[in-house]
Amino acid sequence: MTTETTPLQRLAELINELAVVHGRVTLSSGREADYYVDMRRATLHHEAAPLIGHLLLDKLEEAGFGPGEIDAVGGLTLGADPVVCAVQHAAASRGLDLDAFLVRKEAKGHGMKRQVEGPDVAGRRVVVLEDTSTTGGSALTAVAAARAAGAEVVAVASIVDRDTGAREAVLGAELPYLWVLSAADLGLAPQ
Ligand SMILES: O=P(O)(O)OC[C@H]1O[C@H](OP(=O)(O)OP(=O)(O)O)[C@H](O)[C@@H]1O
Ligand SMILES: O=C(O)c1cc(=O)[nH]c(=O)[nH]1
Repeated sequence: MTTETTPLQRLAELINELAVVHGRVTLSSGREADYYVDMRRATLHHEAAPLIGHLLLDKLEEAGFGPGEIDAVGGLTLGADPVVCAVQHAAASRGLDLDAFLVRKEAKGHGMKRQVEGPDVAGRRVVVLEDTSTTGGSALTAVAAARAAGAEVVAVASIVDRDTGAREAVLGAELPYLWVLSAADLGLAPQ
């Protein structure tokens, strides 16, 4: 009997093959770790990107945050950019309407001077997405910017959760936190 690889198993394989880099590294938060999950190598990969879009969309739908319940997904540039687009395109492939927004690290100094780019999020229900979460600080920066732009943020979701405080930080901000794969799912110790 052959057992078929599930999309989730395939995504875990691809992230391990493409994105997990072992070695001492400084993280965004200034912490140090013995591995890095260089998610851009997966989120911009031809096979991994659509899997990410569909698996995150499934995760949102299961938790009651699917395109019927929310208006848009967005996140902090750069890591979240391809994730947001993958989920939007996965929704579109299912005939579902879902807008997207990208949060600049700082408001642009010219033009419209916006920090949150895309169709207006004011008064709309949105989910903040991440590629990887360590402390959750980047996700919460995006939450604050989306709120400042008038959005109602209803949840945060990440592809890979390193199990190092992001869950607690997001739950502490009184938002549901979802993730597709944990460090343990990738055979990694939390750090
Ligand atoms: O949970 P945190 O402690 O915030 O760490 C996770 C963040 O770190 C990485 O982004 P980075 O800050 O390296 O910037 P980039 O997205 O511009 O590459 C990653 O894409 C997440 O956004
Ligand atoms: O904390 C981070 O900066 C971080 C960790 C990680 O594994 N991958 C990543 O892109 N950022």
